[in-house]
Amino acid sequence: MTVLQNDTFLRALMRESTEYTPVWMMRQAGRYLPEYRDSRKHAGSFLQLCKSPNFATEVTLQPLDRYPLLDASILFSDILTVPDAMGLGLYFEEGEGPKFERTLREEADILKLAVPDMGSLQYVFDAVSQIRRTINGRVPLIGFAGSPWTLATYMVEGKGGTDFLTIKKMAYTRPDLLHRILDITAQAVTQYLNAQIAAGAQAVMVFDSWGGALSHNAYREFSLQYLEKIMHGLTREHEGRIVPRISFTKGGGLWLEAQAGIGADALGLDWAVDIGSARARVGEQVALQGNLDPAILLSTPAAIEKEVASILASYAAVDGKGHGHVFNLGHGITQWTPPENAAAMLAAVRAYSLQYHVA
Ligand SMILES: Cc1c2[nH]c(c1CCC(=O)O)Cc1[nH]c(c(CCC(=O)O)c1C)Cc1[nH]c(c(CCC(=O)O)c1C)Cc1[nH]c(c(C)c1CCC(=O)O)C2
Repeated sequence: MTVLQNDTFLRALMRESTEYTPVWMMRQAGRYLPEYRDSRKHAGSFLQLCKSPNFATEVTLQPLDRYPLLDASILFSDILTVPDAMGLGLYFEEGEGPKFERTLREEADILKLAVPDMGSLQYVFDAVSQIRRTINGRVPLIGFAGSPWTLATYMVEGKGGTDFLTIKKMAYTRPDLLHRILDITAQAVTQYLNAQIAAGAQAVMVFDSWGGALSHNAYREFSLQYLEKIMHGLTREHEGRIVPRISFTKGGGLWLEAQAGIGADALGLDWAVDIGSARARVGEQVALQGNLDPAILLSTPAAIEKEVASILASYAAVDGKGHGHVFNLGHGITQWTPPENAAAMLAAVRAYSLQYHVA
């Protein structure tokens, strides 16, 4: 294996000291980049980009080639590859987001649900290996999966953008059925992430994008418990190095103390929490990743700089130190982001963070 030239991101996730605050952007390969739109046109569709290791590699590398200040790359894929492999039939309708041909609501269907053969996801593992070879040690590669709760919302509701009433009704009337879905999905996600690690993913992130829709008690029962099972089932070391784990519950800022104890090395933060208070609450247990509102990237370089400086200062407020912080957006970059504004954000993170990393 080639030597990793920039391990700033991996060190920050383990709360080790770094020379500056590392940064990457959720959904950094995507529609805001003209080169991505071009590749998607050639591939035919988003799913064909995901299912072809050549295209997935090409697209994963695009933000790295455009922005030399990025400290990590993330596999180009989707969280919904797992329910697709479980036979639900994933498809996308132009402008409408993901949908499934079949939903998982009837007891008989839920009893038939099984952990998919990882061979049906081989295209993902092939993409991971090919991306690692092509990146050639420039920055680490992040592998990822959806949380069982977040995947279940799509499997039960059949699409995104709902109020989660169908799955919540199931949670409150037939918790046994929902637990069965979550349990099988947690096993699938654990195997899926471990196969990504075996193929070369150097850190892994679990996206619990809809955990924040749950009540205080329901979050623990239907999401956090399964995140914890996954964290404990992951391969700890590969290629002689720890593989850090990031858990991100969007909307989970009220529950950081509970999340800090599940075995993750780092927690993702959306933009609703003050990162300095979040740091005080989790203490030495975990690193933090976030928390710029992606909408700020629709504004001006001056406004972006001000907000970046304020997040970095808030993180360092207690002791003047920035270690244990990975700068990121609080959710995915929007397709309307001018690419030069993303560049302004990355430059501001580097410029303003140096002061918090003097020995
Ligand atoms: C909930 C979720 C999904 N997918 C994902 C999540 C969790 C993160 C989050 O909360 O945003 C995860 C995801 N999806 C994608 C990535 C790529 C890696 C990256 O660059 O960060 C990652 C990490 C590509 C994508 N996934 C999708 C796109 C847009 C596809 C296109 O039209 O080209 C990309 C680049 C499609 C997708 N896939 C999903 C949705 C809701 C959508 C539609 C979103 C939209 O239209 O903006 C499901």
